[in-house]
Amino acid sequence: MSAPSPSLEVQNLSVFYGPEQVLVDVSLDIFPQQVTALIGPSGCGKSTLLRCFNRLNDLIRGTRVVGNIKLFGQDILTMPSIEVRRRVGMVFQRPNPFPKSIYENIALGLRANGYQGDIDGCIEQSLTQVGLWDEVKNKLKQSALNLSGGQQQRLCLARTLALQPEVILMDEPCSALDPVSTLRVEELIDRLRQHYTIVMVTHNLQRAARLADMVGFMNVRQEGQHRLGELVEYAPVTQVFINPTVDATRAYVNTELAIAPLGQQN
Ligand SMILES: Nc1ncnc2c1ncn2[C@@H]1O[C@H](COP(=O)(O)OP(=O)(O)OP(=O)(O)O)[C@@H](O)[C@H]1O
Repeated sequence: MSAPSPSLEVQNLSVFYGPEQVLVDVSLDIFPQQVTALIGPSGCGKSTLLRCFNRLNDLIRGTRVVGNIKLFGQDILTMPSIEVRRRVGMVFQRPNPFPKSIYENIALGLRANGYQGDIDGCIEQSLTQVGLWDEVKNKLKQSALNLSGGQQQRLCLARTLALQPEVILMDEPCSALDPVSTLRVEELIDRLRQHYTIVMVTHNLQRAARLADMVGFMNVRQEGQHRLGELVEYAPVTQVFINPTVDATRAYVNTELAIAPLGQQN
């Protein structure tokens, strides 16, 4: 059986904030129906890399991205950014619903993208997908800000799913949530993998071990005054956690797990 085509092909990607280079020569292929987790110490460029996948770095003045990123074979660096952001959705660390009704949180994005179908039906479907429909169906006109943090995060995911993305990016999606909400969002991610490509940044190695198919370990290389982020090892989850091929990966994983052993992280 031939391997599936990658959803995202990243080749020789470097990122600069003004004169400072923060990512060096990152290459990796990310596959559909998989969760890919990016791990590594603070400041190694995980969020920067994630933001390249939906061109959010374009919004940061002075950012320069060099290299190639293809989304199902199409160059995303030359695609209209609105198309990239519809096809590659993103969920952030802190739930960020609009200060509007639950209904409008989803309807706004649909209208902005010229959706011509049944908006009510689409809202019901996406809220059902995230397990929120029964909880909110009688208060769709109420402010999304009245929902709990975990409900807000699922609403943000529903808002993303309503646009039928091909790839979903998640930057620490559970770190601001309580343990019960975390479990619900993790179960949701596990289910969503069947239909989407999911790329997730996490500091929580247990979360990566529970959810990821592939893991990318990123690290910082100090060169004089400069701190350069690089992708050190990219491999199936069991290899990264049990038998990494690079010493730096082993050192990071062992240190993190010594601080918070598997089974004791939330
Ligand atoms: N908007 C920005 N302008 C300038 N430098 C930035 C900007 N955003 C990030 N950086 C720098 O780029 C480097 C990588 O940051 P990034 O947030 O991508 O790392 P990270 O691995 O996601 O970190 P963390 O795990 O702490 O969230 C850091 O040195 C950071 O200070």
